Amino acid sequence: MQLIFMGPPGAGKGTQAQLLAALWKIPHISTGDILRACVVAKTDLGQKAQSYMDRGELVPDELLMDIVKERMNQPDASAGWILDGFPRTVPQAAFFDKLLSDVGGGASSSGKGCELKAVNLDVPDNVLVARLLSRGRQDDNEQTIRRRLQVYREQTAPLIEFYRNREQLVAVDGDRQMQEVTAELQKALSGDS
Ligand SMILES: Nc1ncnc2c1ncn2[C@@H]1O[C@H](COP(=O)(O)OP(=O)(O)OP(=O)(O)O)[C@@H](O)[C@H]1O
Ligand SMILES: Nc1ncnc2c1ncn2[C@@H]1O[C@H](COP(=O)(O)O)[C@@H](O)[C@H]1O
Repeated sequence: MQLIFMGPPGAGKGTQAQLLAALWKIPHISTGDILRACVVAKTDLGQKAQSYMDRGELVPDELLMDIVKERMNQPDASAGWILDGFPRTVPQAAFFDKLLSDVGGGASSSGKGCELKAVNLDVPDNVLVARLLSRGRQDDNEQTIRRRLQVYREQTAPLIEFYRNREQLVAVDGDRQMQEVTAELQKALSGDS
């Protein structure tokens, strides 16, 4: 199973990715979680990324490439993965394509019968804002949420067409009870493992 979780901030990507990854015994790889860990550890990358994250901007593409490559090449990613929050720009998607197709790019690129799917969770803006304000992460304040939604529309939403054109898009209504969304995802993705 090779899954990319897309959708705006607050759509439930992390919630659903974590549940399904546990169910399918594959890693849930969240670039947001990796970056937040780097910020806490005050690594070089964390220090460079923090101001972008605090403002609700995307961290520059070139800062994401190495961490994604390194994580995808870890042994636990050989049987599949759920990638949450990456790719988030067209250049990141192009980089990721190349990473998966590179000979010697690691077992995760072998695609042994597991075609890549990109899941989009669709949720209206007013619901997203309410969810994020009650989640209460450091970047879940009204001003940053508005900016993250705008950045999503400008830079990430174009990936929906990108994956639809390649017939890899799985679109799911995320504005339902969590269990209903999980059931719908399982149904939509069944036969894919
Ligand atoms: N179907 C749902 N119904 C109600 N609340 C939900 C649902 N799915 C997730 N939530 C809640 O909404 C908040 C955001 O969910 P989550 O962190 O999974 O979103 P996300 O898409 O990963 O967001 P981000 O991109 O900002 O990290 C969390 O508090 C979560 O518990
Ligand atoms: N793929 C990414 N490209 C650029 N910036 C990213 C990426 N993934 C995460 N970020 C930054 O981290 C925060 C939080 O991400 P979540 O996925 O919402 O946890 C995001 O606003 C970006 O600044």
